[in-house]
Amino acid sequence: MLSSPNSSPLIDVATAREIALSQVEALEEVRDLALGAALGQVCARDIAASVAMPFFTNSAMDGYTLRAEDLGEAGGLLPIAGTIAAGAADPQILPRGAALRIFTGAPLPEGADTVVPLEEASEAEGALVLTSRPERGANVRLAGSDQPMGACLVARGTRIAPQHIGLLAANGIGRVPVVRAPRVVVLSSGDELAAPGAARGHAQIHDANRPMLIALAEAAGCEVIDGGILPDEVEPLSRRLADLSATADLVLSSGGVSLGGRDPFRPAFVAAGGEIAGWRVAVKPGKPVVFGRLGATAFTGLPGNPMAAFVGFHLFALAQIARLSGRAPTPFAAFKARAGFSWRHSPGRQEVFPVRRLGTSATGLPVLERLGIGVSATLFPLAEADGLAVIPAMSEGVARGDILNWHPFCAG
Ligand SMILES: Nc1nc2c(c(=O)[nH]1)N[C@H]1C(S)=C(S)[C@@H](COP(=O)(O)OP(=O)(O)OC[C@H]3O[C@@H](n4cnc5c(N)ncnc54)[C@H](O)[C@@H]3O)O[C@H]1N2
Ligand code: MOO
Repeated sequence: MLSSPNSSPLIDVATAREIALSQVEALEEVRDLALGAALGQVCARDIAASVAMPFFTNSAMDGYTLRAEDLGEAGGLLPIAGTIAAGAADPQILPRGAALRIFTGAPLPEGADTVVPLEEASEAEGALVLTSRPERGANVRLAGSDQPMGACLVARGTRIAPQHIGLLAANGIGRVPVVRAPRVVVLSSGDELAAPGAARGHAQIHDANRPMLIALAEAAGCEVIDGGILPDEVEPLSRRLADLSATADLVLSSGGVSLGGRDPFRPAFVAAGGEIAGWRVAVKPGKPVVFGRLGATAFTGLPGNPMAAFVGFHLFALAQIARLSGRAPTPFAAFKARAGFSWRHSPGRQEVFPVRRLGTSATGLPVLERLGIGVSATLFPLAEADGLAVIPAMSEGVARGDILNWHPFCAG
């Protein structure tokens, strides 16, 4: 731990993540959802294939199907005995010494073992003319060759993505057991805050954090309840926090967690009966973040500076949401990249900053441009970023070409 004057020591980021995680437990409630509603939800049980795939042996190409051994006998010319389309109702039989026209996905007729694509064949006087001799078994998708019966299609704890929906649909599965989505309340605290377009006078600003945190929590698969804007006063805030503990798994607030006399989050939380488990982390931005629990509800008080709220969400709230929904929390900034910039850094706090990928280094690593100048009160540079990068707490700086830990937004 590092010490800081006039306040408690700073908690290192790894310990703070552990504290954040220890405020939540995996939800046990399971919901049975229609496949189309399951996107982004977390699979509650391993889903096993009740069939092998493909269901039946079929053609991988539009072309002609034949028996490879017939080619030798017929000297490469086979009479065409008919056509099989995808979805053909009745099973067909390939007559000896003949070929059938076949379309991609159509069932191979009994006796056939090979498909020749259209590009490698032509028809002359009702017979098939081949430009080369096909390999036996070419362009045939054998029953069961993609996926064995009993295979795990989607494992418990997987966040359901479009490809899982496709695979489950292909297997004829129309409903999925999912962990109930974590219920997250998002609220803002601050007398200066106003709804979009409503900021008046010289000292009001628009509430940016609440819409942003709501969007982040929804993108992470949560059911989000908008907790509104609360004044910077201990008593109403305390009453509201106490009420919320009965309705949510996690309360995410922003603002009012720092040191000033009008930073009411901690006193309000304690007055509501909450227990503070950790406050102030060695990270920039995001230092005054506070973790606690009130009844069965976890409370994560993010700082008011919007960039600090955004970083705090990625470092701590995302991990809490993952644990609530029964997933292993993904490590933050687990990817390597090279700095396309140089920067002096004051040792003390791990620094997280917006970056944009410029290209690829000679060794194949992404090269990152740093955006902004480390001001946590603005989201302007972040909106151009495609990820966040990290400088370790005790680093004295970064030179062009140094390796950095990187968190592309596509990683979650
Ligand atoms: N004496 C000290 N002052 C401050 C310290 C410190 O250690 N000692 N820490 C600074 C750091 S670092 C941060 S981060 C901020 C965080 O403070 P709070 O969480 O108490 O946040 P507020 O004071 O309420 O607001 C800070 C800043 O952010 C704006 N804000 C707040 N909520 C929103 C919102 N929903 N949307 C947009 N902007 C918001 C607010 O207007 C302030 O400008 O404290 C430093 N001070
Ligand atoms: O931690 Mo504060 O977030 O530097 O601005």
